[in-house]
Amino acid sequence: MMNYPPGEATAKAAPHPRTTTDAAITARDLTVVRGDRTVLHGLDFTVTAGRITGLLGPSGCGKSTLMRAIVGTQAKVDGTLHVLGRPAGDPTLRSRIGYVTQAPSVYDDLTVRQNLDYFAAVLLPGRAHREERRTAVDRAIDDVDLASHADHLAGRLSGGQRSRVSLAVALLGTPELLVLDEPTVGLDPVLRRDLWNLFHQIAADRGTTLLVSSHVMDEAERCHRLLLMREGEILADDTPEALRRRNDTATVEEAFLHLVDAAAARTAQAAQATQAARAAHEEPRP
Ligand SMILES: Nc1ncnc2c1ncn2[C@@H]1O[C@H](COP(=O)(O)OP(=O)(O)OP(=O)(O)O)[C@@H](O)[C@H]1O
Repeated sequence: MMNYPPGEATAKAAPHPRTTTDAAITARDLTVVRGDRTVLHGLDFTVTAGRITGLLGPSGCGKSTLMRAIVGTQAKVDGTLHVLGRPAGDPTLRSRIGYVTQAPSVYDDLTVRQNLDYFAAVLLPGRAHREERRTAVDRAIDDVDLASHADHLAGRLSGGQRSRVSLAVALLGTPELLVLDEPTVGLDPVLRRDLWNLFHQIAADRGTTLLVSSHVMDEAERCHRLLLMREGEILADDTPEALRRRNDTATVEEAFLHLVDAAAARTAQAAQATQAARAAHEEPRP
């Protein structure tokens, strides 16, 4: 993975067999309750097939919850949520989606290759698939640039390397949709750049749809499209370029702050109007 030319993949659009108007994910009035709180409030959005969509917003805004709803592991989901043409959580989607959570899900007492062999055996069981498994494992290890660590115990790897083992596991089944929850957290700038180049390579070469969450705004510029979130709501669903243009800002981060201020002003205005209406209602008649 580390040999991709920096910058190039981020600059060009991914050629894709499907039209770019295809939706891999469609949400209408999507609401999620966790505990006694509504965490996602009636979201409407689409995620375009074959492209990289960044899910960006501050910590606690609901990114992981939204991803869990999409992969079908979240309870108390209301509204419409379609993923790859099926309702979210449909059993037929299991093999079509790769999901990497924030906590790397690897076995520390197995080597990198043994981890991948294990998950490959679950995906492609039986002797008949032995060669296919070997090829898939080799490719996944290569994709995440861990060939030199293939025989190292996962428990002895750095945080970033363990995250890459998780990503390799998700890549094993050649999923149509990759859902990656903050995959670059804790990585140094070089690894972050290389990982983003890998994401672009995967979208371009395999036509995979990627939904990648982050709270680092500079990563927004690396995405084809963005969903900007705040406090369980989608503030914007657009391309980075359109967001900058529409808000007349130089960066997506400034556009995001502009949208946050506008949303806060609307909320304050609505609260004032409610207060005024209440005061008028309570005013004693002469
Ligand atoms: N098990 C839970 N029960 C109740 N509320 C929860 C639970 N897990 C998360 N929450 C709340 O749901 C909200 C959204 O959390 P979520 O993890 O989706 O945010 P996030 O944007 O992914 O944050 P981060 O970037 O820090 O991972 C937060 O306010 C959080 O406190």
